[in-house]
Formats: sequence, structure tokens, C-alpha cells
Amino acid sequence: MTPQAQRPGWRRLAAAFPRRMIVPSVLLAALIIIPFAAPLITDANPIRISVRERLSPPSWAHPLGQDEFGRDRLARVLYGGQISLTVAFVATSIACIVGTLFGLIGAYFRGPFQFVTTRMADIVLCFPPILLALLVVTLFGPGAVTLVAVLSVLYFPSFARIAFSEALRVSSLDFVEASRALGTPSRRILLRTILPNIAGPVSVQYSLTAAAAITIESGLSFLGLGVVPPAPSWGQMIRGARQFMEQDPLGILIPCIALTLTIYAINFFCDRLRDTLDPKGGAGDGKDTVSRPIASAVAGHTPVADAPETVAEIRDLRLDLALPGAPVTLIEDVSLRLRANECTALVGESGSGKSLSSLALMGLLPGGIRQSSGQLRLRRKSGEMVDLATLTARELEQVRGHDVAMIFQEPMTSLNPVHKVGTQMVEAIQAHRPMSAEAARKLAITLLERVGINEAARRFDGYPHEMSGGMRQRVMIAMALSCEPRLLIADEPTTALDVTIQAEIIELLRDLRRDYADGLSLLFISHNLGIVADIADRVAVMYSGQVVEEGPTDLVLRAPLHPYTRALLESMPSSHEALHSARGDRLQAISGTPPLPNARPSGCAFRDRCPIAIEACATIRPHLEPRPGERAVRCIRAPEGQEVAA
Ligand SMILES: Nc1ncnc2c1ncn2[C@@H]1O[C@H](COP(=O)(O)OP(=O)(O)OP(=O)(O)O)[C@@H](O)[C@H]1O
Repeated sequence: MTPQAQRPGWRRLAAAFPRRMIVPSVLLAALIIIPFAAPLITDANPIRISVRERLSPPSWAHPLGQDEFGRDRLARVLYGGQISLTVAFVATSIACIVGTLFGLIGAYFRGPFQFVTTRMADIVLCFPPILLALLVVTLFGPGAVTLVAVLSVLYFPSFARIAFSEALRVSSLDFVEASRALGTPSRRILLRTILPNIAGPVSVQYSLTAAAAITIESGLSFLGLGVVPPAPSWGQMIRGARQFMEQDPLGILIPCIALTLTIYAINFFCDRLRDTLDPKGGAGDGKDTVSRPIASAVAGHTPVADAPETVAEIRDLRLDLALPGAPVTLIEDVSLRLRANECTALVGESGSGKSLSSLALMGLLPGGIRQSSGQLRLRRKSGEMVDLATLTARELEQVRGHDVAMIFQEPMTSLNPVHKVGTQMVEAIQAHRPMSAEAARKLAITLLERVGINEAARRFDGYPHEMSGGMRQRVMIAMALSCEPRLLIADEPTTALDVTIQAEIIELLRDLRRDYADGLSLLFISHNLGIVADIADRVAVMYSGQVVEEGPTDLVLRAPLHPYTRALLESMPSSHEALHSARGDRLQAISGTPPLPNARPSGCAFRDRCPIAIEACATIRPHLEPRPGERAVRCIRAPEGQEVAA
């Protein structure tokens, strides 16, 4: 047990309380507690009038003097503070909770939720705040309850907007995709993953709004539209003292100082809170970046009906981007099969469709892209083959992380920066495995050790920014394997790492596959054909939304059948022996660029760049045809291609 775990609960809480929060917390607490402790501080009645003592200077009986009606100023500023603070904090809290929920839901679920959130905020923001407040107070009459209602309505749109834009930004980060890929339910992602990451800006907005609410409450009370006399409030005190400010400046100074101090304390507290919620505390490496979404697809050519060795299969997949007018086809006629205990690599130029194919296999297609035909099938650990289209959202969440898991290109952004590594691992484990927090902790530490993290118990309690890129990728691998999925999709998992760390991660993946008791299939997406040659059993080459060649890695890389595969090999530097012999000594760039999805040529999509294209390539749309040696190729000139390769 760690020394921290041995401490009693209150001590651990105190130890966890950041030192920089102490001063602002004490200041704010004092400013809130003092008004509510008014009966203990003074026994004067804040509404008792004594005309003979009006505008009396401070005395023992009345330390802050008496106002224009001879009422005790100390009592009035204390009791007035109770009302001003209650109205401001209750209204701000309501606005914050409602606005943040609207923003979160709108940004995460989009569609009609986004429409409702943004339009509601726009409508309220159309009204100048003070006019809206005046209108409501005139309609419903002044009073504290009306004030709370007015201020809540006035301020919720600003929270909704901030939460919406921040949640939109955070939703696109890799660790949110990673959580979804691990099958974490949406509610949990919203509250545990996205909310803590938007807490900083929301807390700053809270401080600004609470301060503004106190000011507006005072302003309305000053205008006689807020708290009803004789009940005291700071605004009313200013209103009353205004006429006598030259002969009795103390009268206006006291409520103004109370207002200023309170607003300062709230801002101070929220500023520190924002810094505290960001575990990097402003001292981070600043390297975290927003990276692109998940990548990948599957391999194996002619679909085989439920062959027992099949762990996942894409059949005749077509993905369209829904645009006004005609949809654009991004992926067409993709059929691939992943086999048990095999590593299948997916290669191809950027934009060839690797990411979308694998996103489809995880049931995580981006908004606006729909599956217009084909099947996506996965074998669950129970042995049952399921069609993703038939699963509910809840069932899909159960499949992700449990039966299929994913690791991402950018280890720097794949972990949630505001939670400790251990917390994230325990959450991922408990999402699928019913076990106590202590058991999940033990399993997480074992997994960290298994993926080669030194001092695993200490790292468990650390934050992601305290780790190097290679260590984070190891943590991601440990998390992905925590529920022992049958299939692991690795989206360019080494691209963001330096060469030595790349080699270590590849070695780790190889080891894990070897040690995995129930067998682990790997779908490995990479631009690096050298790594592919090292790790993959089979390779699928994609071009312009289609698989153009597929087969055993050794055969495909040594003797490519498709002219694009050959061109790809010739264009890539590699010291790998297989690749070297396939292309000779010289590197040759592939001329031209791949066609855009909405401007694919007729016939073969590669024909404009193909050195062996003939006239027929412009009219015949080639199919993925099986070839001897468990290979397949999409080219009517493939035999010539083989001759060239041989
Ligand atoms: N969210 C999206 N909205 C619209 N089009 C998209 C979206 N995601 C991908 N596309 C398009 O779909 C096609 C395939 O993209 P995909 O990301 O699958 O390629 P990729 O092979 O994974 O590329 P990379 O190696 O760069 O990751 C591209 O033309 C791309 O522009």
C-alpha cells in the first residue's frame, strides 16, 4: 500500500487540496460567511429607523455609523450582503448548470440538439440585458425571486455558448475518440471526459457572471426594481447614500467596498480554480495538439461466409458524404477480411480511405458520412458474428473496448490531460468488467508493468503530461488490451514517435500478440512499408477509396501485382531487405496526385497515373479478382504487372 493510501481520508483530502487555492478559498469563504454570520456580529436591527440619529458618524454602538434613516449601517451591509450574494450565486449557479448542459449536449449529439442550443441562446442574446431585466421586473414585480429568475435567463446563453464551443473542440480530440472506441457510454464521456476539460473556461465565465449578477442586482435595486425596501441590499444602500455622498461619503463607500471585495474574491478564486483544474498548471510542454481522427480498415479478399478464423469483415462497403445535391462517394466496394491471430496491414496514400474504413468497423463514422451499402461484421468474444448495423448504440458501446479496441497515432493527445493515468485505466476497465476499484487498480498496474512501464505503481498516480510519448503509447496499449479484445486496431501508432521508440512499440505489439492467451488480431495502419514488412502477415493496399491489392505481405511486397503497389514501393525509402529487392536502388515519385472523391475518372481510378494503362482502362471498372497464393488484385493489366515485378 502506498503511504498516501495509508493516510486517513481527511488528511488525504487536505494533502490533495492545492496550496494555491488556500488564499482565494479563505478570502471567498470569509466574504460569504461573514454576511451570514450577521446575528453573531451585531444585534442591531437592519430595518429599525431612528430619525434623530440619521447620518450619525461611527460610534461603539454603531461601528459604521447610521444611514439617512438612522438605521445601523453595519447591520445593513451584512444583511444586505446575504440578499445580494444569495441572488447572485443562486442565479449564476442555475444559469451555469442549465447553460453548460445545453452546450455539452448540443456539441456532443449535434443535429437538432445543436440547433436548439444555439437558437435559444441567440434569441435571449438578441435582447439587451438590462431591458430584458426591466421588462420582466415590470411584469412580475420586484423581489428577490424575480431577480433570480431574470438573472438566470439572462446569463444561461453565455454559459451555453462557451460550453458548446469548448465541448465541440474537446470532442474532436483523440482521447474522446479513444473513450468512444473503448465503449464508454455517452453519459460518462460527457460528464467524466468532456466536462472536466471545459471546466476551466466555464469557471472563468462563472466568476464573470457572478460578479456581473451582483452588479446587476445592485443596479436594479438602485433603480428601485430589485429587492423591495425596507429589506436591505447593497444596491439599495448605494441608492440611499447617493443623495448625501458629499456630507457623508462613508455611506456610499461601505456598500461599494463590499461589492468590490466580493467581486475581486470571486474572480481570484475562479482564476486559481481554472489553473488548478488544468493539471499542467500553465507549465505544460505546450505540445498537445488537436490531431485528426481515427484511421484504418481490414484485410482479406473474397468474403468468406462466417469462416471460423474470421474476426472481422467488411463486405462491399460504400460510404457516402451527404452533401446538398448529390452525395459524394468516399469509399466504394471495399471488401476485406481480418483473420484470427493475424496482423493485417493497411497501406496507401493519404486520403485513400484507411481511416474511414476502420472508423466504420468501430461504428464511429463522422457526422455527415453514411454507410449506403455493404456489411460490417465483427466476431464477439462469445464467438457470435454480429452485423454492426443491427446493434443499438448501447450494444455498440459494449462491443468497443470489449471485443475490438483501438490505439491512435497521437499518444500525446490520446489520454485525457485532466485525469490521472490510473483513473483513466480504472475507468476503461470498469466500463466492461465488473470489478472493484481496488481489483481494477491492481489489474491496471499489472498491465502497465506488462507493457514495459517502469515504476508502474508510481506512474499509475501520475498525469499524462508527466510521461514521454512512448510511455503514453504504452499506456494506450495497456488500456486497449485491458478487456482482452480479440481485435486491436492500431492507427499509425508509431508515426508520432522517434525511430528507437517506434521499434520498441512494434516489438511490444509483437510480444503482446505472441503472449495473448486467446489470440489477438491486429489491424495495423501505417505509411511505413518497412514496419509493415516486419510486423504484418497480410497487407491490403488502398487507393482512392478502394482496396487495389491484398495478399500475404511477403508476396505483395516482393512481387506486387498492381502498378500502384509497385509505384508505392518504388517511392518509399526503406532499408528493409524485401522492399529493397522489390524496387532496386532508385526512389521514384509517383507522378500526379490521387483524384478527389468527387472527380474520380471513369474506369480505373489509377489510370491517369499508371505507367501501363491502356485504352480499356478508361472504360472498364476493375473488380478485386482473386489470384493464386491467396492474393487479390484490382487491375485488368495485372498479369503484365506481375511480369514486370518478376
Ligand atoms: N469527416 C469527413 N468529412 C468529409 N470527408 C471526409 C471526412 N473524413 C474523411 N473524408 C474524406 O474521405 C476520404 C478518405 O479519407 P480517410 O481519412 O479515410 O483517408 P486515409 O487513407 O485514412 O488518410 P490518412 O492516411 O491521411 O489518414 C478522403 O477523401 C477524405 O477527404
